[in-house]
Amino acid sequence: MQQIQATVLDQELAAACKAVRLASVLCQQIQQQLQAGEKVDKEDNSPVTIADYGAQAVVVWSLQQSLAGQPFSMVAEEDAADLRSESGRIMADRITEVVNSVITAHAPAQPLTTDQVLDLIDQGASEGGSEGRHWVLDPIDGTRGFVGQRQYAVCLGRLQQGQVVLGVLGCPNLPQQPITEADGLEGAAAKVGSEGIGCLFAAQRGQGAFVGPLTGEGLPQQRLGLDDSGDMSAVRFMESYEAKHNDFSFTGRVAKRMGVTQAPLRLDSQAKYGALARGDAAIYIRFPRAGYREKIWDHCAGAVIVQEAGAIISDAAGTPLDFGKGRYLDLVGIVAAPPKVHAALLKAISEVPA
Ligand SMILES: Nc1ncnc2c1ncn2[C@@H]1O[C@H](COP(=O)(O)O)[C@@H](OP(=O)(O)O)[C@H]1O
Ligand SMILES: [Mg+2]
Ligand SMILES: [Mg+2]
Ligand SMILES: [Mg+2]
Repeated sequence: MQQIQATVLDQELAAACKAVRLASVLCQQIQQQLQAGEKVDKEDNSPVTIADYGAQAVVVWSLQQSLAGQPFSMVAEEDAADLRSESGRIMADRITEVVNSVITAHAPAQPLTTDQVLDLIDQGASEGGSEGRHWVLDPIDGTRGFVGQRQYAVCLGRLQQGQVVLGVLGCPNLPQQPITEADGLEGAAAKVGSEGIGCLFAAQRGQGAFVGPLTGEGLPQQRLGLDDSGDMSAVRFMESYEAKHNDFSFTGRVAKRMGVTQAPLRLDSQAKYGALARGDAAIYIRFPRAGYREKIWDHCAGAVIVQEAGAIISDAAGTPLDFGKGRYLDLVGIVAAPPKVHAALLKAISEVPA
């Protein structure tokens, strides 16, 4: 039984890596057009939304090609409702164009019709939950980073009975070399399309976390393992680039309380989880404004990757994240770090007034 389970997960991990790579190609193409100033009308057919929708269609298409005949359930960020309206038609056709340009160039495939592309996007409408098996997709996490030529990630996870059993992160703008303090506060921004940029992270529960170049084929090969010395002088906080997504004043006070002297690293998207898994910074911290509801697709893939690299991820009270409650996480704060640092972080959070 265990043998069969391992085989299914191996197949799914390979399929997930392939799907994330293909969607990343679509995102890179559109981000480069944005960089060249080839934006289409924002109100009407915004290229950002085109990339989000297009990446979702490509991931679903690719998974269904690789795992043909298997039951398919996915919780994904986007849906095609707006694209099905009269005013969404132009955008739907643009999305179909970009999806076809990627799947016909990089995978041997017949072009899809617009209706087929919209149906692919709507395959992400599952509610997830604690039963059964569900894919969890954020086709572009960090849309603001994507538009701003900074970091973003294609994030694909897999839930089984409410547990994350595998995760893959495509980070097209993340340098393959660690981001150091010398890279500055926002580390490694705006290096779109350069040499040595683009990482694929993948993890399977109980089997470790791996990283490799985003280009190429197959599974990433370099195993990740975090140092847990607990040396606070070497610790760096990592948080959102967007001030709206995180309370920098609170996290600054927590850092001070811990005796952290290094400036924080501020990156968009789950690229932060990848960077944490390889030790660029020891702490991921996120405290959105009260009332903000975290979505499972913003953390699912990243969570298993950092755990398999040796970190602990929890809410502000130390409770593990529960991905089996549907589309939302419903918690206060998210923190991830190697065990000793994580314990010191929870203590500092409990001691610093909100
Ligand atoms: N006010 C808010 N507080 C916290 N997170 C927010 C937010 N508004 C949007 N987000 C989420 O933050 C994600 C980006 O994460 P990060 O802050 O780590 O870059 C967004 O994902 P999308 O870009 O996929 O919509 C979105 O889901
Ligand atoms: Mg997101
Ligand atoms: Mg998104
Ligand atoms: Mg979004």
